[in-house]
Amino acid sequence: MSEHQVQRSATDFDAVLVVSFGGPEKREDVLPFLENVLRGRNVPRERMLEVAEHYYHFDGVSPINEQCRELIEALKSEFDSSGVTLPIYWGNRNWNPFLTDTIEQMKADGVRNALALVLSSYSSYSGCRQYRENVYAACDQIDGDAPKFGKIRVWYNHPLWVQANADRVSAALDEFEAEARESAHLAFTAHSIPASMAQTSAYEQQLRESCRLVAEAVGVPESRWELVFQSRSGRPQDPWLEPDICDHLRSLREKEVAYVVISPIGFVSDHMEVLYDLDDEARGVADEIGLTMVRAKTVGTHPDFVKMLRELVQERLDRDQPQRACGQFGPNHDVCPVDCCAPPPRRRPVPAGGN
Ligand SMILES: CC1=C(CCC(=O)O)c2cc3nc(cc4[nH]c(cc5[nH]c(cc1n2)c(C)c5CCC(=O)O)c(CCC(=O)O)c4C)C(CCC(=O)O)=C3C
Ligand SMILES: [Fe+2]
Repeated sequence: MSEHQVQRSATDFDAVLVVSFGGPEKREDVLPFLENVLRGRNVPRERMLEVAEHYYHFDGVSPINEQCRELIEALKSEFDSSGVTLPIYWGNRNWNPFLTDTIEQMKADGVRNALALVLSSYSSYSGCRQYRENVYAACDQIDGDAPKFGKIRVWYNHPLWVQANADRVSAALDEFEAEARESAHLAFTAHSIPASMAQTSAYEQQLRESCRLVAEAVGVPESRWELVFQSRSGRPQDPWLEPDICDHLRSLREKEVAYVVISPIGFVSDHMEVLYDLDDEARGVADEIGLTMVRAKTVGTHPDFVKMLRELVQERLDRDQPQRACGQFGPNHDVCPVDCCAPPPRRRPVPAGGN
């Protein structure tokens, strides 16, 4: 039997750990939060100070933590009404509640074998491996035996993910008159990542598949949707995934497109990257060039999304539960292979003659 099958049949999980990015909830926390995010990363300080302004614009409060609390409440009710009895914990990579504190608490409560539910729908170093590293780093700090962790698979092609997003996009398209709706373009956005990071994961391929499935579900033909990127960070000389949403809006306008729906399919809630980079920046560009733009909501606590998360937990508790997936790729792995979402190679200047 392969390792994969062995892990697939494990059903003795005793808790769920929701794992998220985290965000500041007051002004004084903005810079320490950003320092956590960017520690050891190749991102210039000017970029950090610029992003700090995005947070100050909202008085230093990122909505992401509140959105996590709401999702966890919804998931608890969903568990209750479907007989799932596992307790739900919550820990973040970059801000309170930190993974280290939560895992400490889990250990104190006697948790031995938990399922990490990472709130990231696609595979990439940032969205998969880095979270696994964070969980294991937190476990390393525990005295004695830390709980063990499995990870919920990425759900980019789960029928309920597609349905929940299709529902959000339909609601956005419905804001247009019938005629506008027929000619409107649909721009899906995801967080840009360095091209070197994109090469070590299926990020782009999975995103494209999600977009294709959602577009199909809402009846937008291939000629009228595109996958584009937002929130580029890093150094200007390093290649990141493109095109950027703002450049894309300009090129749509050049092609005489008048209506666009932006669907941030790369994210699960309307957090800071959505509120600032789309509702402020991209909207500014759309207004300036005379493009009518509606921003579709992210799934948030959409009932189909919550139901999907419950199904993804159940399929790990009971090996007879089907693993649902639609489109061309099938369900993603439950257990990441060793090279899954490898960190991008670090390119540092080396002295002549060195290696
Ligand atoms: C793939 C991906 C996701 C989706 C998967 C997932 O959800 O994890 C994501 C989500 C998020 N990204 C977020 C915020 C930030 N991301 C940054 C920087 C970066 N993101 C990256 C990638 C991703 N990011 C990368 C490659 C960097 C460069 C630095 C590095 O190599 O790590 C920076 C630093 C400043 C900047 O340069 O923009 C901030 C503040 C927030 C929270 C918003 C809030 O507070 O409400 C969320 C949910
Ligand atoms: Fe990010």
